[in-house]
Amino acid sequence: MTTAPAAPVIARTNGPLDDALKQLADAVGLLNYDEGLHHLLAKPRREMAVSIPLRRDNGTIEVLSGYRVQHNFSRGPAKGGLRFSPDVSLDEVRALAMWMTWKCALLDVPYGGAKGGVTIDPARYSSNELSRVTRRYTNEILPIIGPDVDIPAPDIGTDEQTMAWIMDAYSANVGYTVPAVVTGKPVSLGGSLGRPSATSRGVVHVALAALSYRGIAASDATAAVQGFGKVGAGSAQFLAEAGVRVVAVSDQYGAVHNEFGLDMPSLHAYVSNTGTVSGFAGADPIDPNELLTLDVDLLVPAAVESVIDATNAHRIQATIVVEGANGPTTADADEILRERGILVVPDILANAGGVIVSYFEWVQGNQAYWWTADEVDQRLASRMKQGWTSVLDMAIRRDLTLREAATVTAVSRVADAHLTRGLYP
Ligand SMILES: NC(=O)c1ccc[n+]([C@@H]2O[C@H](COP(=O)([O-])OP(=O)(O)OC[C@H]3O[C@@H](n4cnc5c(N)ncnc54)[C@H](O)[C@@H]3O)[C@@H](O)[C@H]2O)c1
Ligand SMILES: N[C@@H](CCC(=O)O)C(=O)O
Repeated sequence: MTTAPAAPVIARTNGPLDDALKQLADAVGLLNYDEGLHHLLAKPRREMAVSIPLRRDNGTIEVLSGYRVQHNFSRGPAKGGLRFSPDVSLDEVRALAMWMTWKCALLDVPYGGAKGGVTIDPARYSSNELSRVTRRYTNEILPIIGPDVDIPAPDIGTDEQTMAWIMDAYSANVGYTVPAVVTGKPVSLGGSLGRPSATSRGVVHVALAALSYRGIAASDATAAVQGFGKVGAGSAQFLAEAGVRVVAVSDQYGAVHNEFGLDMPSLHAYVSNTGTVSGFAGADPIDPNELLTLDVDLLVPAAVESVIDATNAHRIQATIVVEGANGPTTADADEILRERGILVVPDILANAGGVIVSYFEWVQGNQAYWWTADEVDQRLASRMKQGWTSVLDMAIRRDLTLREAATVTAVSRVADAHLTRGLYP
């Protein structure tokens, strides 16, 4: 009798999904889980792919592709951002949804994980067009979202305004106003103070903890930040406020460098006037790829996935990499950085500040009292420091990387929830 070869747990692709599946496989190996449980954790629970017809302002019609993937909801409603980017694909959204599941479990936020995306370059569309795209996308995914089902939030290319449009479209459909269907809303619609800066503040809390762990005083440290959007710009600003010398920042259009430290207030003024960091006065333009390999203590990739890969990981000079973005380090690069002794603070810990304050927003919507910005920041700081300490303790105790410790912790919590609830017999 011949034995059929074991089926792969889930088909491998190239790109972020491959990296996410490799991280899960490593955790499953460390946890000694069987193949069935591995399958259960690897497969998204629900996926939706939709077409979004758009009449452009000039009268022409385009049909865009959109997705919502709910990787897991064993610990609570699915939760995760909505991305507008030309690079969005179903596989990318699957990877991002899986990372959301681990992130919420690691920080003990009572949600599962989800992500949405529309394949669109928002810079090429008017605000009216983006409103129509968002409302149509919301109508299409309406059957699978809701305040206790799946709660979108901002991600690349989306913001508070996008969340307001989703809330409006959802509410118009159900016939009453439902603020809790999204987080990251404007404060005027029930958003939380401190949500816009939460991810970057969280990045900086763990970055400062990692510097201290490596015996580097913030006032002696240098940093480079890739990406100058909602996460990157705040990270650069809060690092500078903590005394770190931020010597380089970049966006998709270019990068700037000043070995004596960039002047953050001027940089902000420059960015808000032009929308790009290129050509910032008082700093020299550099090749954006060079930013990743600068001789700095701290590197914060805060843009897109897979920017640190096998081609440049050997040249990274930073002592510490703090992953502001989701999935910026490929699995191959992760191994190279580990061998080279570079401390990588993984995305599911480093950038969890956003979803932590999203949870605060969701909870505050149901109570009469709204926390002040200081109260939000303090609660966030305490959650992030607790997350850092528990991941570091486990990594030391079990001789794991921070990513392995974080993923093992998260995966075991999700598996426990699955098994405690019980499988359908
Ligand atoms: N917004 C949040 O609450 C949040 C929370 C956790 C994680 N994240 C993750 O952080 C990352 C950034 O998200 P964001 O919300 O800041 O998006 P954003 O759209 O506000 O900004 C993205 C920035 O990245 C830049 N960029 C894009 N491609 C680049 C490249 N190849 N090189 C350099 N810069 C590039 C853009 O120019 C822009 O400055 C994403 O991985 C996102 O998933 C976001
Ligand atoms: N998009 C963010 C925020 C998700 C949320 O607040 O739900 C992330 O990747 O964590």
